[in-house]
Amino acid sequence: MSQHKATIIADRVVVKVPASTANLGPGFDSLGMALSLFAWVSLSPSSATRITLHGDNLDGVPQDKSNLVYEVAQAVFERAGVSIPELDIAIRSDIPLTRGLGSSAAAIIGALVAANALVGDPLSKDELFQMATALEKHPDNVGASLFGGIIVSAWDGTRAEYVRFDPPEGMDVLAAIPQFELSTKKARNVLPESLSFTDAVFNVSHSSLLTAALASGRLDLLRFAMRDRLHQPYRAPLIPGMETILSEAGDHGALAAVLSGAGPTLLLLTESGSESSQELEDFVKRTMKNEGIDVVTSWLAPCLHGPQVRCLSKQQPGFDDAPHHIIKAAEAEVGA
Ligand SMILES: Nc1ncnc2c1ncn2[C@@H]1O[C@H](COP(=O)(O)OP(=O)(O)O)[C@@H](O)[C@H]1O
Ligand SMILES: N[C@@H](CCOP(=O)(O)O)C(=O)O
Repeated sequence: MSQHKATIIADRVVVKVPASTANLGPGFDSLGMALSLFAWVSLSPSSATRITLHGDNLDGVPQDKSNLVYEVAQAVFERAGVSIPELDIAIRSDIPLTRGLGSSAAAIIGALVAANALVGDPLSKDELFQMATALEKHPDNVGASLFGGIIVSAWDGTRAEYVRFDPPEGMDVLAAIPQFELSTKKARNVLPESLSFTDAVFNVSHSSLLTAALASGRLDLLRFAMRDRLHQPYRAPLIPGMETILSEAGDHGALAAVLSGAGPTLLLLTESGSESSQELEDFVKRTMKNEGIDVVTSWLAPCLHGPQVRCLSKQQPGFDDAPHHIIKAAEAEVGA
């Protein structure tokens, strides 16, 4: 922890955090990318804890002190040596929960960054990354939400290291989000305890090739390099239509198709402005419909930046607004 004393420096802090997609196929628990889909977390010191949830995605999220955002914020205060036991928390998430788009990682990063900013940023970004990895266990998700762009990470159970780079230009992402929940825990429970040496070599080589292809803009290699034998084959039975979509998306204009995180969302990467984007979307919807699965499709882009932070005093206009409105107003001010 840096040496300056932690003290409350704002009446309210609002943070906007990008979603993430983990694994990118063969890079299990290692490769991640931030996406242009967001969650917002707001924290204010208060006389009694109150948790307000905005939007349609947070049904069932606890509104007492067992809330993830409250718990993570307290972990920051404890480490910083300050006491703020009661918090007014507001959360909005456009990231659907338990769909493989890193909603829990975004909530953890939002809480870490907001709590740290509220007490004058005593913890370094690396300390936040280490805390987030220890909490979420997936440095690829939390790294992408914290740093934006593409993250290559490794965690040995004690320390996580990462390298971040910008995603290749000219890549769009079609997210096919099945309308059922699949918890990460359930999708990890179907994984085998051991793998053959051949499959291990397959994944190491494909993950390395994929990293180099993404770093050097070789979009033509994505379809080959994004193949995986470590988790996708075992998870496919949980997601009707996945096998067909992964094997045939290339014939409908996709550069490549992968399971996003632990699923059930599938990501189809395309060249920006591709003429076959409508055909691809129709193919995904048709395939899922044939399996009796409702799916929502959404065109996203890689997100280049990590959290945006806004510190407010009670006197500022809009102080009581919902968190997404506060950041939207700040973005409008700077013309973002
Ligand atoms: N904004 C939030 N506030 C509190 N808890 C959250 C929030 N977002 C996600 N979570 C928690 O994370 C869980 C989803 O995590 P997980 O199963 O790993 O799926 P995902 O792929 O969406 O990260 C939710 O069921 C909820 O308990
Ligand atoms: N590497 C993890 C990623 C889980 O990501 P999520 O977005 O589904 O929570 C895994 O594949 O289990």
